[in-house]
Amino acid sequence: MKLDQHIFLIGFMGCGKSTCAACLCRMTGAEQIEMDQEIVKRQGMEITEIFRVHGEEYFRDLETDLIKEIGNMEPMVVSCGGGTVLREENVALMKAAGRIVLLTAEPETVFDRVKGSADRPVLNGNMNLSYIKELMEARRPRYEAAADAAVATDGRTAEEICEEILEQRKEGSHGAR
Ligand SMILES: Nc1ncnc2c1ncn2[C@@H]1O[C@H](COP(=O)(O)OP(=O)(O)O)[C@@H](O)[C@H]1O
Ligand SMILES: O=C(O)C1=C[C@@H](OP(=O)(O)O)[C@@H](O)[C@H](O)C1
Ligand SMILES: [Mg+2]
Repeated sequence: MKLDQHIFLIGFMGCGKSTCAACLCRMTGAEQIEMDQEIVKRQGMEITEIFRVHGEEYFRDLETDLIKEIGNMEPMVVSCGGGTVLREENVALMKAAGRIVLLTAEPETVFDRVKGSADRPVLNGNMNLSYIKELMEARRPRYEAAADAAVATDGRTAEEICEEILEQRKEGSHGAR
């Protein structure tokens, strides 16, 4: 299936952006760009290392640079980082280049999915349910304002989630994105 515009997957850490983007690509034959992975490859450093050595702002600048580049690439499935939509500038660039799909998950689901990982510097030292709830609430308006559509992921497989994304896309082709 040839995409006519990018599909950006956004949402809180652990909602399944990276997993669902890969699944969407298997299902459609589209290409994926995984923003975190691309940044790691270019910097030759893991995300936690980038945060530790250069700080969060530096990482956020790398995200903005990459979003600008993606805007000029052939349409593909983009798995964003959980904080990519925190900058208005990024959201404007994404809106101009494609359709933004928000993946959601309850805090309990997120905690369950990410608790065994030390790869998310924002949660290191804060790996508990109450912090996840608090940060999710603080970020919720940003996610919702950026999204063209939303899909809940709790208790569903990546395939089920991707089918819904593709179904919405068909419906969207008659009117709103
Ligand atoms: N729909 C799902 N059901 C169960 N586990 C999932 C689902 N989607 C993702 N996961 C698991 O949750 C963890 C975080 O997924 P990931 O795709 O890295 O999320 P994100 O990119 O949004 O942070 C991974 O271990 C992944 O295997
Ligand atoms: O929410 C965030 O601020 C971040 C989410 C991470 O991506 P995932 O959402 O894919 O875990 C990664 O970009 C970085 O650790 C910061
Ligand atoms: Mg990810």
